[in-house]
Amino acid sequence: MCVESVKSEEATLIESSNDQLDLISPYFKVDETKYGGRGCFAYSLIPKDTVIASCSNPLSSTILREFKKEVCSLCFQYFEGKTLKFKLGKENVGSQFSLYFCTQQCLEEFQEHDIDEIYLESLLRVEEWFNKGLKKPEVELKEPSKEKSLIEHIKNEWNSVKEWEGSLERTKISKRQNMIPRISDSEYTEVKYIIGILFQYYKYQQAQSSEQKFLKDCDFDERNQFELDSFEALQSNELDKVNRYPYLVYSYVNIYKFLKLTTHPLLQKFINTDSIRNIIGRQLSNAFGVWSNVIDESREDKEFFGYAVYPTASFFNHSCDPNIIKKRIGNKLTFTTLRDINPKEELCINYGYSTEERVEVRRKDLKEWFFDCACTRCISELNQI
Ligand SMILES: C[S@@+](CC[C@H](N)C(=O)[O-])C[C@H]1O[C@@H](n2cnc3c(N)ncnc32)[C@H](O)[C@@H]1O
Repeated sequence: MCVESVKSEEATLIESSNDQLDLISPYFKVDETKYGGRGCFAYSLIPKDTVIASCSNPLSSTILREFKKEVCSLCFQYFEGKTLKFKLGKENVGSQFSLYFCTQQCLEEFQEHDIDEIYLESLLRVEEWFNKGLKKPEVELKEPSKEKSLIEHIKNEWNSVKEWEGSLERTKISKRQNMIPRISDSEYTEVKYIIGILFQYYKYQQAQSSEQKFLKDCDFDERNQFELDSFEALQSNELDKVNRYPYLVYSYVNIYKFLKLTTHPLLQKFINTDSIRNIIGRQLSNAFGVWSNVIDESREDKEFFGYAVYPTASFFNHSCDPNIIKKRIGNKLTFTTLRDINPKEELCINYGYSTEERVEVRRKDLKEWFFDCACTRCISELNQI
């Protein structure tokens, strides 16, 4: 099965197939579930405490603006609100808008995986234009009129972007900066995540077109290419999300305009309305939250720092009686069996909700993620009501 490819003026970038998903882990196969969509199924008996999958670093991640000085941009370390000492800036983008790291090692690792400081510069541009945008009036996101169907409304809004692009073309380059929209804090978070993905597309394309390895650590890059291929196979929940929160279509269009006007010239070829909508949509049900308390993510007092996308880990469905557990150490994720697993049994994590609640409450919480929980426990408890 071929999944959608990122359309760009230059190339159809990546195609992903189900065969690729078979290579994610020697322990399980990604296959169709009975209740719809795909899940991960054990090939054979797996003993308790087996690490069945691990992801060494995210394909892209983003930290909320309010935590940018306190949470390491690379490994997500947090020292109870202390400002981190290691910073990166760039003179031509405004060195005051730094990226922060917990150690020199993290800073160097970030630099090692950047190419010609394209990623750094792109992130610094977000800071710069976010700050400049604060001088512009805040735009209130309105609910769309009820006269048109939502689908029609979404279509119209994205079509209007084409007109906007026309007027952009007609505007002198020196005047285009005036068209950069103000973005909100949540749009800022989203924009940084999108830039991470655009940068991965760029690296991927560079690797395809170059015989030389462009970075020292080739394992990292092969892994990332694999993650990027898997990213293309993820489901998008853009329409579900906009259906629930119709005003978000304005926010997504705003994000698109901001990216179009501020992103590094070398990443521009990956920006079109389809690619940006797909990148946003795939994050909505596949990203992993980065929380303050990494040992026990079910704790109530944890803080939300941002999110990270690890595509090969995004095929695990949720269960209210999970048989695997996700652990985050720094920016690495591992998935470990909580009990012996039978051949063909589905491997499921807990998406982060209390499993102590009654079935109705659990299912209501999970609805936030656009699905009616069909895990074995919910089905069995629903049948008993
Ligand atoms: C991270 S993805 C998991 C992989 C996904 N099933 C797929 O085919 O790409 C999360 C999505 O999977 C589905 N899902 C996960 N757990 C589920 C469950 N317990 N019951 C029903 N659907 C579930 C929902 O559509 C959810 O938005």
